[in-house]
Amino acid sequence: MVNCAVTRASGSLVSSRASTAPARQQYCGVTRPAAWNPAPAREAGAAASRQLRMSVAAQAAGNGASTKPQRATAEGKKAILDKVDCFIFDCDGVIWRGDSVIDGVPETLDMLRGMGKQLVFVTNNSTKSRAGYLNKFTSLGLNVAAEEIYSSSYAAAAYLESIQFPKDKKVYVVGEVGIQEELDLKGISHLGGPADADKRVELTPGMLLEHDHDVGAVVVGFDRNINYYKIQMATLCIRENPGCMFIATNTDAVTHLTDAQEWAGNGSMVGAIRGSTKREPTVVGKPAEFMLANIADKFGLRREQICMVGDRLDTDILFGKNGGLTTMLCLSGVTTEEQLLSPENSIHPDCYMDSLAALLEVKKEPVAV
Ligand SMILES: O=C(CO)[C@H](O)[C@H](O)COP(=O)(O)O
Repeated sequence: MVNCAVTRASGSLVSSRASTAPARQQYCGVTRPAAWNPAPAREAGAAASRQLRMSVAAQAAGNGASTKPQRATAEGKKAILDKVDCFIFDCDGVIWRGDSVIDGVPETLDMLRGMGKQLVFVTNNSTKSRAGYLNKFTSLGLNVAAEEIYSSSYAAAAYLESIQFPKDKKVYVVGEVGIQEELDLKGISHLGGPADADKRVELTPGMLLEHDHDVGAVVVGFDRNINYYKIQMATLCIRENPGCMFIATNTDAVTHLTDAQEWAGNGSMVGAIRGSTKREPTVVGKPAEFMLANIADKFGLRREQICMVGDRLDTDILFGKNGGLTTMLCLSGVTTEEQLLSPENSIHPDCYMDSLAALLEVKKEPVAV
């Protein structure tokens, strides 16, 4: 049985091999590129974040420093717009809910672009590739460029590339077409995914499911057609293939698949494989650091120039806080004001608003940018 020690780094889970079997050490020991090592940046980022949080919260409140999350005031919003050059937006719950654009979002994005802000759209939903999301943005009438989109499907492929996933190994996908499309773009062989959607297991006496011994990683993303065959296949690969990695695009508990209610998220799919393997996954989506390092590098931004806008405390806001970013919570998604302000919640954004459209208020008065 595979034996990986797990260490938590910057909100992400990174597996480090503690196996006694030398053959298993070939590629399960995750070697992170220097730029990706979050430790020094995290310490500096945390200090900057603390300082920034105090100043922005004080501005947002219009009074002295406060530890309680503050509803953003006009003054607070202006202070953030003055300070920040790049906004990273979560998608589901901030830009759209299901397939409906949230009121006022197009106008707010136009306003921010007009101010010269860099906009980046980050989603933990792995069902689509970046190209798939570009189509979604376009079909919703939102003018977004391909290079402004980061999906957790892309993060999974980029992560495997970053650790030099061996060319002769394959990925077993529990997930949808988004992960497959991104793996294809990186030239990484894969199996599973939609092709296994209709597979059924007949548990007749002596039944044994054969699995592919060349699978070196199992990637688990949101999968509306998850079934027992896929769970068993992922389990066999992780438990029986030496060094096989377990990668999760995200572990979100719930998601807004429809406007009407919250639906079980990828956390439920990851949980099934975690349960059968007793292994912790390497998480590549929010709140892991991987995408943030990539975005900051790509646009040449310092973290204090970036504001993370999200609707979820344990992914979006934690992602921003771990990374030393300014953080803004929108109540247009999964988090209610009551949950945010509850004494049980310890993840506090710098400020919060009903929705992104609340930023339009700054249009009423000229803002120096
Ligand atoms: O994949 C998911 C389902 O588990 C996510 O919960 C969800 O869709 C997250 O999207 P976003 O990061 O845009 O809020």
